[in-house]
Amino acid sequence: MLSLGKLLELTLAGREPTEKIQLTSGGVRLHWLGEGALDVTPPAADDSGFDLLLSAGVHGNETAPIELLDRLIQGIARGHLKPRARILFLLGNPEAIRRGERFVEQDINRLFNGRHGESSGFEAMRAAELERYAAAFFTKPERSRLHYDLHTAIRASKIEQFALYPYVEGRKHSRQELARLRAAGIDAVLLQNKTGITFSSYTYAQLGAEAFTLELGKARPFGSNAEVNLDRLEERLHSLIEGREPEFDGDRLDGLQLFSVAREIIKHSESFLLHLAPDIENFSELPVGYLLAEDIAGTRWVVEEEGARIIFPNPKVKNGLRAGILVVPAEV
Ligand SMILES: O=C(O)CCC(=O)N[C@@H](CCC(=O)O)C(=O)O
Ligand SMILES: [Zn+2]
Repeated sequence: MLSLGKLLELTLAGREPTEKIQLTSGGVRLHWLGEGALDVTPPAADDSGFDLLLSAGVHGNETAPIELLDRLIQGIARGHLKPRARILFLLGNPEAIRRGERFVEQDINRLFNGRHGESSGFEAMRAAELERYAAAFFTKPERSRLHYDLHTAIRASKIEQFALYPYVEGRKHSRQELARLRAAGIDAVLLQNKTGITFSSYTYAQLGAEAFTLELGKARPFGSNAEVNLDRLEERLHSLIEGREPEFDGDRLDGLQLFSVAREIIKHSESFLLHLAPDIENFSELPVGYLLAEDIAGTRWVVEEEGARIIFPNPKVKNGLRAGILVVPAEV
């Protein structure tokens, strides 16, 4: 296998490849751009006009998606997978991946869309670098642009695989993309209603890509991901990469559950108290009237919405950040 096919191995060892550019026997060009960043270009005659950004490891302990990208990259480097799409592979936070931790100093996925400029430290610099890689990749006009930022969650979930769809004022969420996600095995999509500070929010808002954060199961260490079934997503990615995606009907969402954000629970102080069991699952329902959280100065978060469910409850986030999202059923 070409040595650039070992992007994960190089990244885990903190090593640079000797040759930065390699060609597969099928004429596919692999270009190592920097730590955890690999650009893949098909031969011009094969190019399908599709630009696909696949990122994982934005949180260093979310290993199943990193292993998935590793399989794709190795498949391309061995010539088993024959790309007709341009692809940018990004391993988001190499130092956190090496340590097996969500982040080292601060959560990179809260540093996009301008936030890194208000911060310092290597994670802020890495967020800026990830933005530069993505911006340089998505420069070619009249091509399809898609970004999947792959994650796994801290806790188990009543809905195993789901996506978060970013928001920009005046831009419609695409039913075609929802149908594509359904075909990739995604069970639910959370439609955001304000522009966020995550990586997918950046590529959606600033680079005009269709972009999603994909939550694919529970976070576990490398080699312990047997319970995370990525078969349908992996098959769909193969077909996108090879330019042979089966037709799908954007009007048929085929049981895909849709939610919208009712409220983000923001932690304001160290007095923040979240009244949920530590092992509560994502998408657990909460009854109207339930006292969800309390914070400084008598702030109380009481559930008012029928059919509300909680995702990503986390009282340990830094002050000013999201400590959970209340979601409600939605339609498009
Ligand atoms: O399990 C959790 O509490 C967090 C899982 C996770 O990392 N989720 C992403 C979602 C990003 C988005 O809102 O698009 C995150 O929190 O960064
Ligand atoms: Zn994550």
